[in-house]
Amino acid sequence: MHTSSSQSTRPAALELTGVSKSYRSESTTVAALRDISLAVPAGTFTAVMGPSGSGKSTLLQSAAGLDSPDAGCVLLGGTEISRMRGKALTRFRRDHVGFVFQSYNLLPQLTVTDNVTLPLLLAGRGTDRAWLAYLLDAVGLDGLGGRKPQELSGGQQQRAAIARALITRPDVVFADEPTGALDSGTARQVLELLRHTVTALNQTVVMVTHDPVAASYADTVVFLADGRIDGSMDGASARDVSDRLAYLGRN
Ligand SMILES: Nc1ncnc2c1ncn2[C@@H]1O[C@H](COP(=O)(O)OP(=O)(O)OP(=O)(O)O)[C@@H](O)[C@H]1O
Repeated sequence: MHTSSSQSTRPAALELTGVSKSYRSESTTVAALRDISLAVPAGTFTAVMGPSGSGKSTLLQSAAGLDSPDAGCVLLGGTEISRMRGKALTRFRRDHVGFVFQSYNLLPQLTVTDNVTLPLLLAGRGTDRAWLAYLLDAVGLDGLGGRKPQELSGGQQQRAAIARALITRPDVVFADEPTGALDSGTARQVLELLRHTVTALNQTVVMVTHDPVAASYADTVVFLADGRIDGSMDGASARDVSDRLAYLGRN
């Protein structure tokens, strides 16, 4: 992720320009994002880190078209989504965005295969059987497509959720604390899988995390403090990230 797309030779899969978002109630206004500009090159893995309340979830929601910014522009796969609303936005998200959540969000009554192909069904698209088989194999669930989610371990459920996020070949996969519910060994497998989707499949991944070890799997770590970008690091180790977090917002 860069603060200007011109810094990258790859096209930006995601570009935010001057994005601001506030939450207003009768008595207060909270500025969750303040004039955020950044570009995520296609085929890269970006982690977003920052203290609680720094705006990570709001950034993810605005970038993924789950929420509308008050000001600024969001381009996803070259399409401006910040002005899209309603059905057009829902349709765009289905075709162009993949999501991975901490809680997997698999439907318990559906098999792994049916969960993974659900985004295609919702989008009215047919299933590319070869791509489905490739993905199930790539996420280590070959032969388990007929199981229900409760018949899988937490790590296997998260890997099914990653296959579901990839099935539509989205422009960007957004992952919100994808390893938050997993033990460290299982978390490592899931992070290696996300890394693999970037390196081998040229997928673009943007991940919000509190965990410096998780962030160290990313190409770039972007730091947020008080709704603003407070620098970024490329190729950072978990130690680098921890050290940087300790000084966040003090510059
Ligand atoms: N729906 C909302 N209504 C009012 N304020 C909100 C709402 N959602 C977020 N906020 C506020 O906006 C700011 C940014 O919140 P956000 O959830 O984006 O932070 P975060 O970095 O993801 O935090 P955490 O790490 O705790 O999940 C915080 O001050 C938060 O209290």
